[in-house]
Amino acid sequence: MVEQITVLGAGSWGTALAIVLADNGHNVKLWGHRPQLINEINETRKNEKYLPGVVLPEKIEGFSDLKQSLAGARTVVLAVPTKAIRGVLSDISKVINDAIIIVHVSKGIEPDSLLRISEIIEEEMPSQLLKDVVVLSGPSHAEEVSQRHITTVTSSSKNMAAAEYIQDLFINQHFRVYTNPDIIGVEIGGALKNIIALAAGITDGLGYGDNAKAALITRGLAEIARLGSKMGGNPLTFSGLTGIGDLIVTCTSVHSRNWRAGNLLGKGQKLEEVLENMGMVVEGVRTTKAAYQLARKYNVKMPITEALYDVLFNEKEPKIAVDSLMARVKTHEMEDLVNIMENR
Ligand SMILES: NC(=O)C1=CN([C@@H]2O[C@H](COP(=O)(O)OP(=O)(O)OC[C@H]3O[C@@H](n4cnc5c(N)ncnc54)[C@H](O)[C@@H]3O)[C@@H](O)[C@H]2O)C=CC1
Ligand SMILES: O=C(CO)COP(=O)(O)O
Repeated sequence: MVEQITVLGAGSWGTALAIVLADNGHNVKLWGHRPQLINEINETRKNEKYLPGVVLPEKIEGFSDLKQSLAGARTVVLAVPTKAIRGVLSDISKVINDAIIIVHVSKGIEPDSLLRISEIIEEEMPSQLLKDVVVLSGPSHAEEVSQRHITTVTSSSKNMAAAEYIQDLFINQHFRVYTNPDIIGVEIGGALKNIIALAAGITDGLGYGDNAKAALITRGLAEIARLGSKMGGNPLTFSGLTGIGDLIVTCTSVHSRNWRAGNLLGKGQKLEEVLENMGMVVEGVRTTKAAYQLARKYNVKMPITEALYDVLFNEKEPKIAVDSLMARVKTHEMEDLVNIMENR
């Protein structure tokens, strides 16, 4: 069935997902807060800053007026950086009258509140305006999705009927969507992989090789699974698309902004300089702060996260941070994870 869907956020990911939905025959209203970008989208059928060279299907219509973009919407895809989510939700609730399904596609955790994005949505939206919350996550760089390269993601919700509804809206021959009821594991895996991608960028920037990257991916997965399981996620989710799948793509792809930011840090640039030059969101920086706080709250060992926290926020030299990781007390590979799984 053809639906009318509103996508909020005209950056790389919102635009790429708008293309998937338009390819599936849906009418897509794409909202962005910068009128100049929206004019460019409507007039040239392009979004050159975020997806250079990609031609947007006619079924995508750009809006810079939030109320107009949401008129008649039943399903709303929220594709703005984690930092912007509360503000956008507050604006949505002022201009809609009927309950909507919110599909969020952002990968982060809020520092201090330590809330996952679905929890922020439930907190911020009046309950009579919120039908369901679904998260769509997985190994999926916008640059490849917008060129219709094969991609797989996971749709998750407390309400499996809603997750399946979103699966049906997005799935096509090159964009395959699975479902998973474990929203905690899906959100934690998607957010925390950015921390490990920053670290992988740093070791690449320092000139370490593939062994170091494989170590970061697997030991990174161990700490994500330790924390995620303690927070109530299913340990199996971390071996799925939103866990190891997204870790692999983000730690190894040149498209990853987190990997690229880490790479520049490893090469000696300062954090402020890196973020200024990036021009796109690097979610892993704020998520490192949140994960560092979560590790303390849940009493979970997260040595890579802690080492990265020192590099980002305590001006520790990346090389010294790597050296101190390697000099840690010797340990059993599966120790903590086995305990956590046995205590579930
Ligand atoms: N780019 C990708 O390949 C993927 C990104 N994501 C996630 O999607 C989320 C959005 O990322 P991208 O689109 O990649 O970022 P981006 O940096 O490409 O675009 C972000 C967009 O949000 C807009 N924005 C910033 N602050 C805003 C505010 N206060 N109100 C409204 N709009 C605002 C920016 O103007 C920009 O258009 C992030 O959480 C990211 O982790 C998830 C999967 C893939
Ligand atoms: O989440 C992503 C791919 O799955 C995008 O990662 P980056 O934000 O590092 O580009």
